[in-house]
Amino acid sequence: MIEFRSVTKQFPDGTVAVEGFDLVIPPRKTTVLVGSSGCGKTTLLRMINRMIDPTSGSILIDGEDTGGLAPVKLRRRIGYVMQNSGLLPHRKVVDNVATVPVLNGVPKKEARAHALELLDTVGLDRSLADKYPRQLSGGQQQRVGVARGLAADPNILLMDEPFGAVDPIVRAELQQETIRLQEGLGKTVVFVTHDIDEAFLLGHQVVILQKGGHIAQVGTPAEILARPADDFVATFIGADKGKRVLRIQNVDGRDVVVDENGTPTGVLQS
Ligand SMILES: Nc1ncnc2c1ncn2[C@@H]1O[C@H](COP(=O)(O)OP(=O)(O)OP(=O)(O)O)[C@@H](O)[C@H]1O
Repeated sequence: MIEFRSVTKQFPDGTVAVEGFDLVIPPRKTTVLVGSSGCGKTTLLRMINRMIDPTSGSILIDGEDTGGLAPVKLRRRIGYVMQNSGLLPHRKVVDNVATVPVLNGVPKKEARAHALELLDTVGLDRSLADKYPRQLSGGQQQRVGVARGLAADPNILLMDEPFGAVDPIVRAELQQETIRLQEGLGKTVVFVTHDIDEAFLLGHQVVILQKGGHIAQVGTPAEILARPADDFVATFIGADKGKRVLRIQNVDGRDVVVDENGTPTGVLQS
């Protein structure tokens, strides 16, 4: 479990990116932080692994205040996947994936063998292992980024707009893969996006943010769709335009989203 307690971040230039933020992120589920550009999503995510330190307040992981932990050590046990994969261009795919375990002291041979297994996990052919990132497509690079994020077998995986730069078809594939991975591996995933459809698809818990990291609404997709907290949320999720799904139907214990014609458009995460 990750807990934000009254967290504020003010940057040296005076910008208050996040103010008085409270949130409990449950373990082994996906929590999505969603909101417009500049509302504080990345700042919130990076405070979890102390790439950014809060100005005040605290962040606890399984009850332990991260403020008292060494940032480098903390970062090595939290996976991080960013937009444009962040791969090291001059290192082969397999070495990109093995970087963190090697830094953690795992012998190189062992780390490389595990990296090959991780390529399988994220649906990449092992023949790509000896290629360089530039020799891969954008979608493949993102998969390598996910494999690298998983390499140290972290309980927590932070994902910052990881699929923002790939085309819609590849993006849909990567989204399904993320759901499959999260379910299979039972990681606590914290995912940042500005895309509400992506948020509803991936999130067990969705947090809709306004400027300053203020929470407009937090809940399951079904709860938010059924009862938007206010006009801001209604507008943000598109409920006011009638373009958003109108009903949620429970079928065999799963919440199925049904469009205005009664056609199922997807299943919500339970
Ligand atoms: N290092 C910094 N110094 C000063 N201000 C910053 C810094 N980093 C972020 N900010 C500001 O803090 C606010 C929140 O930024 P943040 O990157 O967390 O937003 P975001 O929701 O992730 O946005 P985006 O979707 O555009 O990435 C913005 O106003 C941004 O300009």
